[in-house]
Amino acid sequence: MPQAVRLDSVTKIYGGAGRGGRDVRALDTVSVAIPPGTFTAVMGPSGSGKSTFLHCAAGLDSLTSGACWIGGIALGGMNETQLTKLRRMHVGFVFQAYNLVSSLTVRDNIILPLRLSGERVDRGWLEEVLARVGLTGKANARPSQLSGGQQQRVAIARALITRPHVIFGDEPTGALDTVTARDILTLLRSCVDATGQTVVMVTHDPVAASYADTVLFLADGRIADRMQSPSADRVADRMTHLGAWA
Ligand SMILES: Nc1ncnc2c1ncn2[C@@H]1O[C@H](COP(=O)(O)OP(=O)(O)OP(=O)(O)O)[C@@H](O)[C@H]1O
Repeated sequence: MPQAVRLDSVTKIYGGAGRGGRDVRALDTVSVAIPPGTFTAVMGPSGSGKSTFLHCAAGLDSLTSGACWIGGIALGGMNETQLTKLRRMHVGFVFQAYNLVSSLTVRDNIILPLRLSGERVDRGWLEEVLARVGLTGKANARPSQLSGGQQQRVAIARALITRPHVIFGDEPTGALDTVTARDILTLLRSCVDATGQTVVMVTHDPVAASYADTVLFLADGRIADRMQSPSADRVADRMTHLGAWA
């Protein structure tokens, strides 16, 4: 089986973006292979390249050099239309801001990726997804009628509806209170354990990272360390040594 996500010697340089118009090497020859059915957290100090890593891995940003694959599909050489199609069908996104369409119902928000790519909606699967995220009975509600945690559940359902190879999260619990954040992390964990999705999540929060199987620590655009079966304390300790909270 192919890796869910693979980066091979990926470098991303933002031209002239640094002090004095210098180039910024946001990612520096990063290689990583993320197996299917695993949960990976990406951590590191501010500016270490976490968002760039996520954007490059998800095909949202072009690479300066190197190569990326999602579910064994090479992103290199694809034009923007092909990349959009690949993202719609094989990648789910969950952001800190839920990015729901306020004028659409919960149901219509969830099935939006299918509508955009002209795919049929499987009603049974939609009901199952609603049940999995704990929103049975809320299909006709509008986002404004839901709590923040419930809105994030809609975003996760929308990410699951296409049965993607991988779900990318960018601080998905960043806007939530501690208790609600734990519910959402438990839900992401169950996506991995119950149905073998792959989750890759950027976070600043050691507790959030402790839900993952593996933590990748970025520093200056490189993978500085990785940790298996992390605990919040060990992650916090490692972050302190990276100078993240100096
Ligand atoms: N679009 C861009 N144009 C120019 N420079 C950029 C761009 N995006 C990121 N950078 C630079 O690349 C480096 C890595 O940024 P990135 O956003 O990936 O870091 P991060 O670890 O996600 O940071 P944070 O935790 O603060 O969100 C930084 O120096 C940043 O200023």
